[in-house]
Amino acid sequence: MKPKVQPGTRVAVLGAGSWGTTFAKILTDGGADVMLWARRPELAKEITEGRRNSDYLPGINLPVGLRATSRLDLALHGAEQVFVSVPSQSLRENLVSAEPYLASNALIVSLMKGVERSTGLRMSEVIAEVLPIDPARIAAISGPNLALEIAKEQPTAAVVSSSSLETAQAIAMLANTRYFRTFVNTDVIGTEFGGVLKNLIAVAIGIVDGVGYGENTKASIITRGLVEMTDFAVAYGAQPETLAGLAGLGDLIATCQSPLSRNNTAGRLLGQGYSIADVTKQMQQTTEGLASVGPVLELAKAKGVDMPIVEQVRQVLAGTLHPKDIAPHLTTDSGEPQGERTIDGQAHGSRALWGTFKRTFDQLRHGGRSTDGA
Ligand SMILES: NC(=O)C1=CN([C@@H]2O[C@H](COP(=O)(O)OP(=O)(O)OC[C@H]3O[C@@H](n4cnc5c(N)ncnc54)[C@H](O)[C@@H]3O)[C@@H](O)[C@H]2O)C=CC1
Ligand SMILES: O=C(CO)COP(=O)(O)O
Repeated sequence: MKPKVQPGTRVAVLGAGSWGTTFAKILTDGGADVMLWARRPELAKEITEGRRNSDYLPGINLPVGLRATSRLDLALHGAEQVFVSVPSQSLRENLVSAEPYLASNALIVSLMKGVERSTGLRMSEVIAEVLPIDPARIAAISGPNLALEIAKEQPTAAVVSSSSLETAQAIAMLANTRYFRTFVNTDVIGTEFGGVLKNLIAVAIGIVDGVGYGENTKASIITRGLVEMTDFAVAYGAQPETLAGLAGLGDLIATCQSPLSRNNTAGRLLGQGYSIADVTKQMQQTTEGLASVGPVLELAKAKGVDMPIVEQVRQVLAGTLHPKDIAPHLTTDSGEPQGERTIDGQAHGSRALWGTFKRTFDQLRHGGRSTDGA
């Protein structure tokens, strides 16, 4: 049986950047009683009293009823669901600070799209490692969710993923409003890796955009990028369907197409010839892809997964590959043409992806639901 939404359910959102603030708006508009935690007291005051977050969401009026505080204890007091949206590299330290104030039965939801650089762990894995809680109470949300578009109430969708369907449904019921539709799945690995990996492909797209290459190059990278994403995620136990859904293909399209994407923007600056040091200085907001390249390539190596596009992004970041030389494929050592590992090719993930597409098309032909459907 599906859980009912309890109006006024107490929830907390940790992190008052662009996504945390937007997500707090979604939850408030959906009827929850939301307390947003901002590190800086002056930002908490601007949000509560001025109903603005001018640095991160310029021009957006925040809903009446959304309150913010710089005190973690107040933010977490009585919160039944806790949504976390801080930079991935700071998650562990923030969880340690939050732990004493967490309700014993709270659900913990990651809104983040990075991996921890020092361990290669996904965000839900870091949560499970730091907090003494049942993994069934941990969830992740991902999808084509550019914060500023959603803050303007432009409609979109996302996936709430938890090993417990009941947990995913309870969260999806609350994080659901006129302009934000949530689906559920139980593939946490695929959902989280979709968000991490599309960032890296978006950096590659930004690079070729910065160089001045056109749509053929970008379409090739997006297509080959999806194959890399799927191969990688499937090797780690993801369902290929997830990569063909909102948290994979959906987010890949949004992030690769939009100048709002920070990963895309960082790539564009690299393609225009700025060094990684300059780019890092210029980026005012969290750019998860830059920190994920190294750990993702190490994880890929451990499973023997080939990721030529991500490898080339690493080389551009390291200054060992000129941005204009980035290509949607690498030649073999012998220089001989390679067979295209595509939907009918040899790679495990790619074959699985084709199976997914075929099932989805068959379902659509017969009026079925999409792969993200509950
Ligand atoms: N902005 C977007 O469109 C979306 C972002 N995300 C993900 O959400 C996560 C957060 O990103 P954004 O809100 O976009 O970043 P942001 O750069 O807009 O905001 C980050 C917030 O975290 C705070 N912060 C920085 N260092 C911190 C630390 N050590 N401890 C606690 N807080 C710290 C900043 O002051 C800021 O309030 C990322 O993993 C990102 O990939 C996911 C979907 C959409
Ligand atoms: O995840 C996002 C959109 O779904 C936001 O992408 P960026 O972090 O590149 O801005």
